[in-house]
Amino acid sequence: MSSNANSTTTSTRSNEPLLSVDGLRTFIETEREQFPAVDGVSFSVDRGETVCIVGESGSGKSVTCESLTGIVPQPPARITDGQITFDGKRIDGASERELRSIRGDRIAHVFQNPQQALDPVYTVGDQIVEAMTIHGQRSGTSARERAISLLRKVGIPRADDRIDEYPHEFSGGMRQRVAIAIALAADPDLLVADEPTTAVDVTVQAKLIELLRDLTDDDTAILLITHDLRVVASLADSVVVMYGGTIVERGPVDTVFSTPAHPYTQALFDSYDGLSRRNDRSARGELPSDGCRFRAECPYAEPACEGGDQPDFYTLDSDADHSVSCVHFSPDGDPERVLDASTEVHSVSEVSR
Ligand SMILES: Nc1ncnc2c1ncn2[C@@H]1O[C@H](COP(=O)(O)OP(=O)(O)OP(=O)(O)O)[C@@H](O)[C@H]1O
Ligand code: NI
Repeated sequence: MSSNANSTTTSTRSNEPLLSVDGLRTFIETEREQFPAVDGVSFSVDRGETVCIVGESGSGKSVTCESLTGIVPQPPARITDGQITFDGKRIDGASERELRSIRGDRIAHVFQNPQQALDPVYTVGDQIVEAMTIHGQRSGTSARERAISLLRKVGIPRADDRIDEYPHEFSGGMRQRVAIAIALAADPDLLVADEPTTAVDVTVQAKLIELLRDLTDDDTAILLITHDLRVVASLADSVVVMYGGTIVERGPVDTVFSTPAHPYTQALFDSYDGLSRRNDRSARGELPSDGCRFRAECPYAEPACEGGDQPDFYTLDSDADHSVSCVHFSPDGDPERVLDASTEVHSVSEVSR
């Protein structure tokens, strides 16, 4: 974890994305219901890139991220389709043993609740050293020194004392910092963080975001689930917008914020407090299960939005990396109809402060 690393050097290693996900489908099967919580999701994360996933509750963000390294509980989940390529190697269908070695070593997870990553009976130092040594890194005094420097890096004051304390001796925000330090201990290529700031109060949230922002200057790529569009604006390079188990729009943060194209993204940005926290509906079969999942709420819905797979992705003229799954953006569609109606223009700086 060289803090002064020049992040441009890694990109020369390979032009391939670090992670690419193609057609991921994960069913949830319980006694009561069976539905694809993730229904054909494709996106990629470049080396050192920060990608944020946004979308209302139940849209499949967590199941997507937990399917990558198989930590989604199976059952009730069942991953049925999709190619997941990490650092040039297919990892879908990998054995539990292979996945375990990828987790924490190459792809580390940080959860909403830091308790999930912490063991109450070991000191935080032991846990950080354990995370380093499992992955064949140093041992002995150099490991302890590195653990202290990791605690410093995540902003724990008096790290050389606190390294010998137990998780319960830390406040909620500090515990999440420790969890992040453990995740970073193996020097992962990708940090997957599922709403890591939600369980702490607002001032602590701001500090954790600052921490993540420092980390995004590093070579570590970050895949971050958040409900907070200000966090997206301040951290993300790219945004993935999910609705009803599908991705409806994805692209560089600037163009998605300045020209939200999918009617759902527009609605999300226009009243994001209300909409993004809306109750989980996908499990209750309230959304269409074919075509465009948003059509029942979409002011521009037409018969072409129904049936079959979700609409194809079309790129926007202004930015070839910005694509939207909406029939109105097809060559025969009339995208102006949708874009003109987006009266408010969202600039990244406007939302971020
Ligand atoms: N273990 C489980 N058992 C039953 N249903 C589940 C389970 N995990 C996820 N689901 C369902 O799968 C769907 C997608 O859930 P997921 O947790 O991925 O949503 P999310 O976008 O992360 O939502 P939130 O923003 O609330 O975290 C939801 O309908 C959810 O109820
Ligand atoms: Ni979630």
